[in-house]
Amino acid sequence: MNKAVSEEDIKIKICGLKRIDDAKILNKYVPDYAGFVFAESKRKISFDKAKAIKNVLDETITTVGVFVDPDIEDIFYLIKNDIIDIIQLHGNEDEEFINKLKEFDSNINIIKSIEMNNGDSENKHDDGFNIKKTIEKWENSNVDYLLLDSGKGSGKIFNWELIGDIKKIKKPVFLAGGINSENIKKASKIKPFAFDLSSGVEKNGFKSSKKINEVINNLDNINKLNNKSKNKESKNNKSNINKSNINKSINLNRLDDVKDMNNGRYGIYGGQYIPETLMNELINLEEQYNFYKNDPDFIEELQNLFNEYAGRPSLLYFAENMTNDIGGAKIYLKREDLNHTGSHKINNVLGQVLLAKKMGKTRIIAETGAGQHGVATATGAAFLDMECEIFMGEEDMERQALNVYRMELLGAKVNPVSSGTKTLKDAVNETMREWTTRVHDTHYVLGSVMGPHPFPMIVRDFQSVISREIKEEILKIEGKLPTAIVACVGGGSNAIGSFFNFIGDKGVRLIGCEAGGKGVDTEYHAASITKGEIGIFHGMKSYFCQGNYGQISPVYSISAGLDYPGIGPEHAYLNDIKRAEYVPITDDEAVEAFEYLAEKEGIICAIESAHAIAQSIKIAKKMDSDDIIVVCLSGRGDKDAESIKNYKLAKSNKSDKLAKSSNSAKLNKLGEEEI
Ligand SMILES: O=C(O)c1ccccc1N[C@@H]1O[C@H](COP(=O)(O)O)[C@@H](O)[C@H]1O
Repeated sequence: MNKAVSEEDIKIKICGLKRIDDAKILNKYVPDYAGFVFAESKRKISFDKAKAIKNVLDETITTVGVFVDPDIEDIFYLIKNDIIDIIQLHGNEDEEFINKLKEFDSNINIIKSIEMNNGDSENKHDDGFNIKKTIEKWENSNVDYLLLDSGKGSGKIFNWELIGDIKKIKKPVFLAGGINSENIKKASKIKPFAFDLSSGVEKNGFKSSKKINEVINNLDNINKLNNKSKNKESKNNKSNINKSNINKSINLNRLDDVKDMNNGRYGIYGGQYIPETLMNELINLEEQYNFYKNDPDFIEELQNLFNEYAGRPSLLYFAENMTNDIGGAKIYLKREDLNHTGSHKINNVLGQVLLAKKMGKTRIIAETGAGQHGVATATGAAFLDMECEIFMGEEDMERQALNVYRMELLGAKVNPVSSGTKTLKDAVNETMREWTTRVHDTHYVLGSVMGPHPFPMIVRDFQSVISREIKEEILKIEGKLPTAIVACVGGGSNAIGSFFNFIGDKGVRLIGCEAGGKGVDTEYHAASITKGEIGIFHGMKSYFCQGNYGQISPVYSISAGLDYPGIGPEHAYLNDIKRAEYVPITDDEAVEAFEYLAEKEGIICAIESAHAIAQSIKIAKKMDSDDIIVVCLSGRGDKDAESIKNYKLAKSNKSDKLAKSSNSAKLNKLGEEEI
C-alpha cells in the first residue's frame, strides 16, 4: 500500500505515559495514539498502572504497547484486558512471532520498528542499501506499520535522508527519534503517516503539557487536533471515571468550592509568593506530588508506613469520665498523641520524606520551633535513610535542649538560627533560604499547611488521614457523624487534617482554637484570624498578626507550638465562607483544661491540644446528650509537664511579673510547635 498523506493528515503518537497526570495532559490535546513502554526502560510501566491510565484516557486515543522481545503471553494478557489496542515491536521478533499475534487476534495492528542508526547484527543497516533491504523485508511481512527510529527512546534524530522517498514505502510510516517542537515542522515535509514523540515532549523525565502544546502549535495540523479536543467533551464520557478514580487516592469528600481550587488558591488566599529560584522546584514538586498521590504503589507504601511504623489508625477514644462530669455532648478524643514521636506531625513527615525519596532527593531539611516537627522529620529521615538538617532558632534550641539532642541522636544536623527573634518564623525563613541554594538534591519538609503552594495542599492531604479515620470510626461506633470537630490551630495542620473529610458535611461544625495567650485585647496572643489582617508572608497570602505598617508582629502563646504569626490559607478561606469557626483560648483556659484532662481521664496532653479541650468543655455543656464532639488530641504533653508546673507556681506566688514583658513571655513558652 502506498499511503501518501497530506501534511494536515499526519497523526500524532505520544509515547511513554507513566502517570495518571499524563492521561490528563493527553486528554487536553487528544493525540491519535498513546504509548505504554513495557520494555526495560526508564519509561517502563507496570500492567496495572497502564490499565489505570487507560481507564482515564480519552476513549478516542488508541493505546500502543511498546515491546522489545517480549513474552507473547504478556501481549495476549494486555490485549485481553483491553489495556492496549496496537502492538509496537522493537526487538528481534520474527515473522513467526508476528503470525502468532495475528492468530490470537486477526484485527490487531502491529507496528515494526526499524533502527535507522544502529541495527542489530542480523539487521545491520548503517548504509542506504541495508536500510532499503530491511524496509523491504518488513514491507512484505504481516506487520501493518513501519516505525523509523534512531534508537529506543533515545531522544536523538537520525539522518532523515536515509528514508528516501517515503511515498515509495509500501506501509504507513511512523517517524520517531528525537522529534520535538523545533524540528517537527521540518520533519513534516517528509510526510510520514504519523509522528511518534517521547523524549522531545518530556521535562524532568515526565510528559510536559507545555512541550506537547508547543509541538502541536508548531505543526500545521493544529486545527485538526483542536477540533478533536473541542469534540472531546461530548465523546469523553470517561471524565467522570477520571474523577472517581482520583478520589480513591489520598483525598476524599471535598467541599465543592475547595474542589475548584486552582493554582494553589483558596479563594483569595494561598498562592506562591516566592523567589524566582524556587519556582521551578515548586512546579516540579507539584507535578511529582500529583503523580504519586494517585500512584497505587505510593499510596500502599505510605499506608504501610502509617500502620506499621507510626502506629495508625490512632485510637478514637470515648472520654466517658469527662462526658459524665460535664454533662451534655459525648466527647471523643482522636489520640494523635499515641502516634510514634508523640504527635500528628509524623503523618506529614512520612508522606513528604517518602515523596522526596521517590523524587530522587537524598537530603531533607526542615524548620522547627520547639522541636516536635524537627524530631518527627529526623525520625522519618533516619528510617528512610536520608541526610537531614534541621533549622532551629537559637532561643528555641536553648529552651528545648533535649529535643536538640533527640534530633542529633536520630542523625540530623541541627543548625542554629540567629536572625530576627531567633524563633520559629526565623527558622522558616532560614530553611527557605537554604532550600534555594540546594534544590537539586534537597526537599524541604514544611511542617504545616502553610507556605507557598503546593505545601498547604500536600501537608493537608497527608494529614487528612485523621478525618478519614474519625469518619470511619465514629460511623462504626455511633452510626452517625459528629456534631462538632474541635482542634487547636497554629499554622493549622492537625486542624485541617481533622476537618478535611467533613468539609462537605455541612451539618458538622468545624472549630479551630487559636492561641489567645494573655487575652486577645493584649499584645500577647497569636490569634491570627481573630485579630490578624490579610497579608503576605512565608510565600502565602493569608491572615497574619501585623503591626500598623503591615510588618509581622511578634506573637505570644503559652504554647510555643501555637505562636506562629499566621494561619494556613485554607483556614483563612474556610473562615471567610463561614464553613469553619475560629475561637481564641487563653493560656489560663488551656492550662486549666490540661490539668482537667489529666485528672479526669489520666491523659497528659500537649498544651496545644489543651486549647481544643478547653473549647470542647465550653460547648459540650450547651449541647444535648445525643450530640457528639470529637477533639483532636494532636500531641502528648510530657514535654509540657514541668513548664506547666512552673507556670502554676508563678501564678500562685503572684510572681509572674516577668511574664508581662514580651521577653519574659517568651521564656514562659511551653511545648512544641503546632504550626
Ligand atoms: O521510550 C522508551 O523508553 C523505549 C524503550 C524501548 C523501546 C522503545 C522505546 N520508545 C520508543 O522510542 C520512540 C521515541 O523516541 P524519542 O524518545 O522521541 O527519541 C518511540 O517510538 C517510542 O515508542
